Amino acid sequence: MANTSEYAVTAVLSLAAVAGFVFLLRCQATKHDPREPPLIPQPVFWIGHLLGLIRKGSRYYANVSARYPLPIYTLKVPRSKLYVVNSPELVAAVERNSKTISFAPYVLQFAKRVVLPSREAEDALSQNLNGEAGKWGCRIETHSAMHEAMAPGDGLDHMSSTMLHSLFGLLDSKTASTGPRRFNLFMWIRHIVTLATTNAAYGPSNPFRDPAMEDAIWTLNDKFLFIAFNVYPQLTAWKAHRAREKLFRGFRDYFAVKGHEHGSRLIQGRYEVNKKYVSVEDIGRFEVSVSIALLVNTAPTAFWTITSIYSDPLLLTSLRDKLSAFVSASPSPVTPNKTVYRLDITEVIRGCPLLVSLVQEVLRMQSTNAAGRMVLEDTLLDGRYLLRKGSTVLIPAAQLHNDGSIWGESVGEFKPSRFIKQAGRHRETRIPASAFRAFGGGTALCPGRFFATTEILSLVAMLVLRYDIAPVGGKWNVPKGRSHIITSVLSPEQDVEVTVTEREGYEHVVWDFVLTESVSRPEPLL
Ligand code: HEM
Repeated sequence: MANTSEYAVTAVLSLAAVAGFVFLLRCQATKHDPREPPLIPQPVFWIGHLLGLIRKGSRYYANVSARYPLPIYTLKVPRSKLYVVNSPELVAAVERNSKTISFAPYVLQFAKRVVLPSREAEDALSQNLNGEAGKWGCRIETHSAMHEAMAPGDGLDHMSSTMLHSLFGLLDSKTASTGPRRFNLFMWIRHIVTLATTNAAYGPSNPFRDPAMEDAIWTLNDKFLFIAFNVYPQLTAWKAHRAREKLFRGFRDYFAVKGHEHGSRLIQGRYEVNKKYVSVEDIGRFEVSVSIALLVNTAPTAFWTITSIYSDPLLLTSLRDKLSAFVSASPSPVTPNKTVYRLDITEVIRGCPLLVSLVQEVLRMQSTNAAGRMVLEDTLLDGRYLLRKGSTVLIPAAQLHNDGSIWGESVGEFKPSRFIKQAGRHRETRIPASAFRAFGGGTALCPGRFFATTEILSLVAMLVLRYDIAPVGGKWNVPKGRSHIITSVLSPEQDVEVTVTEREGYEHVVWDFVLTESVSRPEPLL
């Protein structure tokens, strides 16, 4: 019932938005300069592209690009222009111009609509937003603090080790050798990722230990579209609104008891910057955006990786063989007749390219983000294309990831070994790094990429070595992916019910998973 009314409200709002846009369009038509990227004709008078985008989301770019295979093109939408970039060379050119083609305005928009900062906090965030006046200001300093905390080094080592420890505990308690357990796989993975990630980020006072916080973050994620409209959210998006209020309270209490003092360097670093500029109430509100970033892409990526392995017996066997080579066995010092099997995840990341490549291939196939940049000044891109101030640049990952001229004939196939570096590969056949956009790029490149990948690889290694996972009913029906407004990775359309059983022959094993240091993988192994 609530869903129906929320959908109805959204439909009315969408129509009102379209009608408003049409009106504005009549008032202000923008001329197209011949130096701008080629203009794609509207399929329906005035608002065809807008309707296409509303109906198809990021799949619309694939439809247009199939009909107009251009390196860059323009879609006119009311009052603005979208420049859609499809070639790796032009993607690299966009990222080189980050002073005039910038991601930063989106950070401000996101904050205003989603975390509802006070007027003072909004002003603080707006100041020197793009770093034009130097390396100071709430946004610029927070950006550096996050990249610093999540680059390989002590901060990331500590965060990743806590994550590993939590993963181990969660898997153990859920599947202890009491026979098979049944789970909805995506829900199960989402729960494990939520707790392991937030334990690592927030430390012993992790507010997500309260199951209501876990519910709240995923309700906010699921209903994000309604919140993003930000029109009387108490009425039009009440579920998401209530979830968001719960998250605000949870984080306010966390900072009030100084929980961050025992949290990760990521959270401490952000707090140290934010407290110079905004109130503790606002720090709690800003934290909602970080918890979204921490979770919403890792969970589906882990799901696709795990289903791709377990639904392919040859791949599962091959990974088990490769991972076993990294396991060292020794008699248990505490329990007679038991053997300790030790696996260092650092060694796996450094020495098992198949597993690292597999996660990248999952990201290649399942990425759905269309990284957005705002044109702040007229810019001549690559000395060729004029991009007009006030327009939007979009880089649809799926388009680049599915381009046969970049990835070769096998572009449509899922090839786990695709990203393994091939010695002696000719320079001309090498894939440019800017063609892989799972984590975005340039100054907006995702700071969480090393942590997220380590988490997915750790979860996969633990599962593959310890457990059999089988679909209830015996046959794997890997669901299709569906895009979602906030995630960069497709979510499964349906869940898969599975049984999880401890592998036979490992009853006398005590497992020990460690991570000696964090590794800067995966930069694409291309
Ligand atoms: C598989 C997991 C993840 C994927 C696929 C992913 C993907 C992305 C993408 C596509 C972007 C936009 C980049 C651009 O526009 O060029 C981004 C940005 C960002 N990501 Fe991630 N991400 C993941 C995990 C994480 C984690 C664990 C964190 C932890 C903090 C995180 C924090 C961020 C932040 C803060 C930004 C904005 C960067 C900025 O403001 O410059 N992400 N991510």
